[in-house]
Amino acid sequence: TVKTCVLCVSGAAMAGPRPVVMSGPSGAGKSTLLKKLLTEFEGVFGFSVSHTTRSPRPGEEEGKDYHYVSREVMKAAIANGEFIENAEFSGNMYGTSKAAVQAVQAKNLICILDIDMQGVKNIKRTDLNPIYVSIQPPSMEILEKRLRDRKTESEESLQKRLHAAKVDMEISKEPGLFDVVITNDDLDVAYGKLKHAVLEVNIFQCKCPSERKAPVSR
Ligand SMILES: Nc1ncnc2c1ncn2[C@@H]1O[C@H](COP(=O)(O)OP(=O)(O)OP(=O)(O)O)[C@@H](O)[C@H]1O
Ligand SMILES: Nc1nc2c(ncn2[C@@H]2O[C@H](COP(=O)(O)O)[C@@H](O)[C@H]2O)c(=O)[nH]1
Repeated sequence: TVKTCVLCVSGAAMAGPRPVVMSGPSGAGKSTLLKKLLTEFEGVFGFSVSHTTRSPRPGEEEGKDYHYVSREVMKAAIANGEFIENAEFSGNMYGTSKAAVQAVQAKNLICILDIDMQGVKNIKRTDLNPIYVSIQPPSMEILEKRLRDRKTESEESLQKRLHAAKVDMEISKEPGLFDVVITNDDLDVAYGKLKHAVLEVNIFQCKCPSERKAPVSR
């Protein structure tokens, strides 16, 4: 049972709840973990739907997983100032539009972004003020196995992602870059750590008046 503050969940007691940035190597388990969070805390967290120039994978949906656009459309939108951040990753463009974050915040939900390391560095230059969570694999070998078993990448894309993962795993050790670094070995253990990190910042540390801070169970 998780005790949550009604006011924080509504966003009424704070200047605004802190968004959550999740980053880490491709295949580390970011989507798996954030889907669990979005399901358990439906009505609390909302996903920032990024734009990408890569093709949809089987089962992915336009507007839910990504907005799938051409390189031309994406470049024009970036030039038009529509993006908070954007990056090139494994041969494709990715980016967080202002509209994607605003759509989540307009529903009074805590915004979750799933972005790569370049995105993390770029978001740090904005006033978004999120909590930064790095999801790391237990080892390169396990990461490669998970990516291969996912069967979503060509050999070329897989090699690019593994190369980027090595860089990511080194940079994520930089002190102060992330608020929390979670090794995703056992999924339930990793999820417990993620949940604690994001709830602690947004709910347990609530400064709202105590008489209105009635805990509710979810
Ligand atoms: N703790 C875990 N144990 C075993 N398999 C896992 C675990 N976490 C995730 N997986 C599996 O590993 C694969 C990669 O996970 P996922 O797609 O969530 O990674 P990701 O970090 O979101 O990758 P990307 O950045 O490419 O979107 C998936 O097939 C997923 O089911
Ligand atoms: N900088 C950004 N990175 C993003 C964004 N959306 C996703 N990503 C990252 O891209 C890789 C690959 O994703 P995949 O879905 O093709 O496997 C992964 O690390 C994501 O975190 C974004 O808007 N900006």
